[in-house]
Amino acid sequence: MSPRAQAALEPAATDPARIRNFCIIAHIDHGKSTLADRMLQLTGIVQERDMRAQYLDRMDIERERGITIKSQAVRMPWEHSGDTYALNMIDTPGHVDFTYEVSRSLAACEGAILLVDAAQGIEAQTLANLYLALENDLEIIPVLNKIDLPAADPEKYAAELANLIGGSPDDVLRVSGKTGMGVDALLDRVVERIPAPKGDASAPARAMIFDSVYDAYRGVVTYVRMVDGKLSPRQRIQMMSTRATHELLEIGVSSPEPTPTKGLGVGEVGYLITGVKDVRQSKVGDTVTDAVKPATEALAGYTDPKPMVFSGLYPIDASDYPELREALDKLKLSDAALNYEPETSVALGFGFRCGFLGLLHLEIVTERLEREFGLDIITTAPSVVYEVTTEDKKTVTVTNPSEFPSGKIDSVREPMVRAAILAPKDYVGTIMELCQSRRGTLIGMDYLSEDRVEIKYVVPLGEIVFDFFDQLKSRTQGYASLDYEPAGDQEADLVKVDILLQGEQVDAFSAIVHRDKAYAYGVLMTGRLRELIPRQQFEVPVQAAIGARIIARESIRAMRKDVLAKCYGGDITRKRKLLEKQKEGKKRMKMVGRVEVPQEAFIAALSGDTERKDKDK
Ligand SMILES: Nc1nc2c(ncn2[C@@H]2O[C@H](COP(=O)(O)OP(=O)(O)OP(=O)(O)O)[C@@H](O)[C@H]2O)c(=O)[nH]1
Repeated sequence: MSPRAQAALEPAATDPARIRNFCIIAHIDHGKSTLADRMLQLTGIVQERDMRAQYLDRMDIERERGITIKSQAVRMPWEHSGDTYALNMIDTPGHVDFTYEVSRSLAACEGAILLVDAAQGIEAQTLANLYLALENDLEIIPVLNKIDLPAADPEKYAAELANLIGGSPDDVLRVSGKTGMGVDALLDRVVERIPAPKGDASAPARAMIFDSVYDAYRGVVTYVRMVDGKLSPRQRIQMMSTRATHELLEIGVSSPEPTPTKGLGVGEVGYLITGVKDVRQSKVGDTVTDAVKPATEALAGYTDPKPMVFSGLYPIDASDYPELREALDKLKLSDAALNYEPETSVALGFGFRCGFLGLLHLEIVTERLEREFGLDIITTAPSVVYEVTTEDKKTVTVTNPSEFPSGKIDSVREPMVRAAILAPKDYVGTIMELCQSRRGTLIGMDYLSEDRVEIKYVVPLGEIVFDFFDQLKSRTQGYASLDYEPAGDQEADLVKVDILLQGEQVDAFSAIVHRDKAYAYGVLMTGRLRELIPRQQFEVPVQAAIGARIIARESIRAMRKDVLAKCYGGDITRKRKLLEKQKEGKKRMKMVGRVEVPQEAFIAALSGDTERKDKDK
């Protein structure tokens, strides 16, 4: 890196006019991370030999799945017309569940690169992210990516893009994140088009926290965008929402490795370390100010993301419960959308009721708990938030089927979403069929170009959270894309189906479903449990019920499991050993009334794993 470029990276000395803050927004897989990699190389902050694919995707899960989950901010020098600029790029995730990450990043930028795959065109999240960027008044730079692909059709999609955001198709830049073609022109365009940040250098410091992560060695690392004033090492800072003060142990920029600096000035993006270990002290959306000369007014924060899907998380080994709590505390810091509170279940013991933004979010959280914290956990069937009004006009919010009121129900309201599905027009029939079967109501259809349609439906969220996306992908050979946003709630004929073992309710298996689907759920679950629960010394009925009415029934036949049968002779020590072993096994048993069930059976039934027929073990 040239000394001049190096100098441009030294913050606090940088004139805001020489700073550009931008993000890249795109539909999933349209190539943001690859483009970011090229920028890191082209600006010289990552050397060829250190380069690895998806440089900014730090989490193992991100690399394996090839998706970005967390936003990342990085500072790069760029020479343009004889001046050196500091470009702060924020890489954002594209999946629908992570929209809240995108919107936070957007608030830290003045402009956005709208990246579209030149072989695929505009997709559902292209639109969703574009609307978010426009709401934040960002300058949009439209770019077609992957023009090296033989299937790329830049002419067609440039027209589609120009049609969407206005302007001429010739204004749409063409790049390849893979070969690096056009990336320099794009960085020039960033300098020319995106406005420099504005702020008052002499005002008391104000910085917006847009992300914070827990680092095992350094404690909490807080990412901020400076709006006014300046922050320096050793300064005492104050969190405006809690008035808590801390000393700044380190301040710096990611370039892309953390690099300590002498401070951060107006418009800059960087990180702060205060040595704080408690994850809740550094809240995303809060304003950081100078403790000695505090600002009077906090910056407009973010609205807290609202969880849409709830599920119970239980440690498979009950003694892991404290570790699970600690792990959730740590994840919460880097994932503001995660919510949890303790809950207990007859079948599964002590655990947590957690709220997620969607199913992918749930999957990622459980996977991180397993990998990063080495915990084995089981999740109960996901549920959405229902408003249940009883006959005496009391309304209860239900996020867990076991909270469903038992008396007479007047009405149940369920959350709805406005879903936008983009697909080639040949698939319209099959998509409509799917939406209809999920109780959807068609609200409109738009042709984006001759062969691509945007189909809009209002669908219950509860119908989307299960396997809607998988179904949509398989019906359309992967061509359809989906985005959805909350659309209020609506009354529906919903019932709670309970699963009973010898007349005793097993809480983890209760579900709230539409009356038309209750029977199918009952048959499925009773069938699974019959397969998985070992025979007892008496017959055990497995029933599905709506209130007192039984809708499905199976039974587990009686069998006396005689562990001593194998001991023909009279060897007493051997008999004792076998009895000991049986006692060991019983410790892991859960009692539901008189029925002994190995926890594994519950776990297998919840995960749909009916293969395990370990009945006679
Ligand atoms: N041929 C070609 N392939 C590309 C180009 N850019 C990205 N790809 C490929 O497209 C796929 C997706 O790229 P990513 O950079 O991971 O996409 P992303 O938008 O960051 O994805 P998310 O982080 O999940 O939102 C990868 O397999 C890349 O190798 C390009 O310019 N040309």
